[in-house]
Amino acid sequence: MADRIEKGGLMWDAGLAAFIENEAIPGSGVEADAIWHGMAALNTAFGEKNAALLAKRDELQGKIDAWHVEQAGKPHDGEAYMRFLGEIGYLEAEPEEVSAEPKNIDSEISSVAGPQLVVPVTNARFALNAANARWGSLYDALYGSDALGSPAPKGPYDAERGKAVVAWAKAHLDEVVPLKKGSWADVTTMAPGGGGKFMIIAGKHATELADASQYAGCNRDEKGLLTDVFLRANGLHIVLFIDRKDPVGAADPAGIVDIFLEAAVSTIIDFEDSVAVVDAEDKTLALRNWLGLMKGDLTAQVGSGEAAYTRELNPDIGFTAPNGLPQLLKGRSLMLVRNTDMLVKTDAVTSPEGAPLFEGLIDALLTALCGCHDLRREGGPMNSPKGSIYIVKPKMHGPEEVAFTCQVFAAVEQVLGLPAETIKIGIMDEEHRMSANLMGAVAAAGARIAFINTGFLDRTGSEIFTMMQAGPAMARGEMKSAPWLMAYEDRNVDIGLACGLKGRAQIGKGMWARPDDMAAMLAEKGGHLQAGATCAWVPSPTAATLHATHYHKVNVFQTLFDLSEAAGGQVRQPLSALLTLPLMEVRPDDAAIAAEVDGACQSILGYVVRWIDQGVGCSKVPDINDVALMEDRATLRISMQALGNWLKHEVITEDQVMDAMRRMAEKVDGQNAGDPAYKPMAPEFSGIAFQAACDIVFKARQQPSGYTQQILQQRRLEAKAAG
Ligand SMILES: CC(=O)SCCNC(=O)CCNC(=O)[C@H](O)C(C)(C)COP(=O)(O)OP(=O)(O)OC[C@H]1O[C@@H](n2cnc3c(N)ncnc32)[C@H](O)[C@@H]1OP(=O)(O)O
Ligand SMILES: O=CC(=O)O
Ligand SMILES: [Mg+2]
Repeated sequence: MADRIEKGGLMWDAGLAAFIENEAIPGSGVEADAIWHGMAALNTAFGEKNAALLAKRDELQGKIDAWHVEQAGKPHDGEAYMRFLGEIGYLEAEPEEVSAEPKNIDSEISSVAGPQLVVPVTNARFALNAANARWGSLYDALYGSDALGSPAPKGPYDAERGKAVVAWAKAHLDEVVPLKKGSWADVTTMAPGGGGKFMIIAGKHATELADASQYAGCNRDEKGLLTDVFLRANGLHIVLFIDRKDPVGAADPAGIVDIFLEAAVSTIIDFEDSVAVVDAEDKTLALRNWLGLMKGDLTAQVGSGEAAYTRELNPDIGFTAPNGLPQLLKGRSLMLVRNTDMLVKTDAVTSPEGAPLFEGLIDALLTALCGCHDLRREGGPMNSPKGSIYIVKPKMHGPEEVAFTCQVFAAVEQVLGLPAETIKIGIMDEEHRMSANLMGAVAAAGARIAFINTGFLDRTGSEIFTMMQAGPAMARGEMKSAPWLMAYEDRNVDIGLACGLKGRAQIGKGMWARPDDMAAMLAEKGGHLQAGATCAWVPSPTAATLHATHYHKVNVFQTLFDLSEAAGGQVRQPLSALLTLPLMEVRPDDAAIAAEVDGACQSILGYVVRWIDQGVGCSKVPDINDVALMEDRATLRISMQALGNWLKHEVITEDQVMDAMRRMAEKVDGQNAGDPAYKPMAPEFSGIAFQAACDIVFKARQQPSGYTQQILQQRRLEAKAAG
């Protein structure tokens, strides 16, 4: 074990302690002693309570399991089930009225609807890219992805594709920033006019914007020529860059060389399911990156040779508004930080006897300490001009755990000398008990609430785990349209509305998990807005830029108003719909079952092997048909619980799964053949990664709440120790 050092009565990893003393403390306005004693006080005040809340999860699940076992052989009785959940205290009494009134919320959370990007904190290059993904090139996103229906070209510039990109972009402008007459495709000249107007010549027409308020301002060069035109649609800015000397601009009638979109309005810097952080060394790297983002000085080297450059955080963007006054727009996404959940422990800090501490407590204190640099900075762009630190808390099980987390945050504020309620909470609505008690959870968050987002991936794993003893679950594919899932998504929006979140906090929707499938994302993800999401998750800056186009078309706040009016202010789907069990109705044929088993084993192995051997927490893993899917611990949890459930109910056998694991390990080895750092699993099948994947499948039901963390953490530590 690495060197340890006593601080405030706890034993700290020496490297982590040095990072705190030498990097995180200077300039934070906090004394190192406050951290050492504060951590000890947090552990004393909340360690046992944390453990008790985890024990309560297991106790409730034990009762649910026993109830299902008792009902075996009878048709499922939804009403009796709901009554039972009430009797055991799993379902809590819903508060009569909740009126969320969070204070000091930045507009990106309260009043601007837009894409929300997620990025693993441990990858500085990606994290910088994510913060800078506030703005993205529409031309690049269309040209460099399959958004227009064909794959990105590999070789030199493809002029035909370039034309298609420009045509798509201008048709989009016609739709979301229309002209009074004519089309953006015919625009040749633009000029700001008097009275805040923006004059345009489009073909034969001297025209202007149909809605003059969509013109936000412009920049000119030293000769007075227009260089940038700022437009806006539903609160998101669109910038036309004009440069007639550039080859693209010279070929364009209006001289437009590119169109930039305000894209990732907010970004979640993730310490949880997209990272493989297992010890103090990993935690220090993660915190160092987060600190750099909060101080504004994080950099990363990108590329090599002559193409190498240093990536930094972008500055704010300035222009002249129609009234002639200078205006600044943020150059960076509003950053939230997702902490670890309440389950995991780490030996980065231990008791004097060597007992690891709950990582969630450590994260709360240390990620907020880093956040102090933003709040107390003396110059440069602030992450939160409103003075808030946004912590996203995953995998909480209902109101009691939200209340607990808020108590932890209050104690952290005292340690750091922050005003009460500086730390806001983003509630991941992704556990069965959370969605069944969501209104109570929002009430428990009080003035801290910043969002309720549906994490449908974890939520699916949680669903299967919760009903594990009830019978075989439907296949993973069918789960996407299961009644519980529809009810869950609708209820999240309706409960958000009922609690007054509209215009105050985000009501968010989940991840687009096919990062290379941008055409489908363009076609489908607008549905999240129609369903009332004020933000929805995307896996990459390109996806953020393309998803931004949906927000140009839909005024989500109007949609929320309409949804609420249509439902008469009621929650549309009853709790009973949420509690509908996703039981298998008809057993699929053997071939379909075998395909399902192969698919689940392949995705487990493809993800786990990189987690264990390379410490990569989020991967683009080709599925069995070689379609690249984003896999993280939440998608792993689904495959794990799906197989665990079918094993339990003898839909499949252990031998069948083991055979699939071996065959799929060979397939995964083949898919990774081009990676020089990759260690094949076949033909020995004895490496730590393969064993970890087997544990994931065969120990699925024994894991607390069906989580994957403990197996992964233990096996990754083994792999690290083995070098
Ligand atoms: C259920 C849940 O909890 S979902 C939340 C967790 N999931 C996530 O956080 C997904 C985040 N996304 C990612 O990690 C990645 O996009 C992956 C793993 C899916 C794909 O990674 P890769 O295969 O390396 O992506 P790809 O090769 O297509 O693109 C890499 C480029 O895109 C950028 N990029 C990709 N994803 C991101 C991101 N999330 N944020 C910022 N930049 C990103 C990289 O910086 C890189 O550009 P660069 O070379 O200029 O630095
Ligand atoms: O965290 C997100 C999820 O879907 O799980
Ligand atoms: Mg999740």
